[in-house]
Amino acid sequence: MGETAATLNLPIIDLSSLDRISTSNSIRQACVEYGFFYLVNHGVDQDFMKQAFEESAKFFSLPIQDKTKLNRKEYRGYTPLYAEKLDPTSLSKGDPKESYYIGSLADTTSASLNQWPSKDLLPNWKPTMESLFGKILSAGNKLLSVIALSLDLDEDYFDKINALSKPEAFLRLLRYSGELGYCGASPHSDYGMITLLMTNGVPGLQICKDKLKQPQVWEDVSHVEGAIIVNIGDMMERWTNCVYQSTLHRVMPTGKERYSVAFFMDPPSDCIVECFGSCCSESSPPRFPPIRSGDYLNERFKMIYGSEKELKSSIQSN
Ligand SMILES: O=C(O)CCC(=O)C(=O)O
Ligand SMILES: [Fe+2]
Repeated sequence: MGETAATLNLPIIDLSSLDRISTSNSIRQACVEYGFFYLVNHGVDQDFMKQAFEESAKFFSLPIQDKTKLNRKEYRGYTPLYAEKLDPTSLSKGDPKESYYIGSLADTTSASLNQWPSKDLLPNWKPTMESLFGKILSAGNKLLSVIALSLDLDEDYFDKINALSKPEAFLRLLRYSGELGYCGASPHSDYGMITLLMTNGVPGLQICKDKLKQPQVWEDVSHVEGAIIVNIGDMMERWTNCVYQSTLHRVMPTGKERYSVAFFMDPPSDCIVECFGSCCSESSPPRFPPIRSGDYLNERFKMIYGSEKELKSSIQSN
């Protein structure tokens, strides 16, 4: 646990660059080599990010009974300390973090499933989080068009499959207790298409570039003020026939409380994830059969959370 890790210099991608070909080449290189990169000039300004972290801290500082009233249902709401274990093989009692999920606002059915703290307790919370959702989504949408280019697809590819107008996006607020001895988030790769991550600057995030190499080598992802950290998820790895890698990562404790916001972007659940034509050939045939995006994600979620019934009993026993 206490071993020192080297710090990585991940590529920095400028989303405002007008040279989209060179940007898409850099993205390709970053996704092949690391599965992770920094995104700058993404349109989420730093003052607003700070405000969102302040609102997030206000929620997590509420008395536990106010928070558990909003316990996660339909993948939305509050998950208490230790209730989640990202690495099901770990012997720990669960990851020392709390989180709060907000689901897509893109359609009324999905938006109506969201839970919100009462206005009396936190008057600015809902508007701040809705605005944060919209801003990160629009950065993610712009990024996906350059990712499409980087894969030799039409730049509106993800738009055409409705990934942009009807994304299965989730915003997840996180607070790590920082307690020493346990991983804040145990080693995992994200399940979906892409993840956009912001942190409050407290270190802890590490990646393992080669998941098959033993012993594993972990490297620190340092904080770059104002940048969003982007990583490739397993579904994108599958879509690209492993040309892009979904990289193993974890959050190590530093003894300090740490906040982050993760934004998971997935295609609509009825989208068929089938190897991109540009990622296979006769000598490199598709490694995975086609699968519905929703089926794939449900399976992955079940492995982490079990059923809602199991979640309830784990909350009661904490
Ligand atoms: O908080 C972080 O820095 C990483 C969070 C993460 O990896 C996740 O929620 O999937
Ligand atoms: Fe993750």
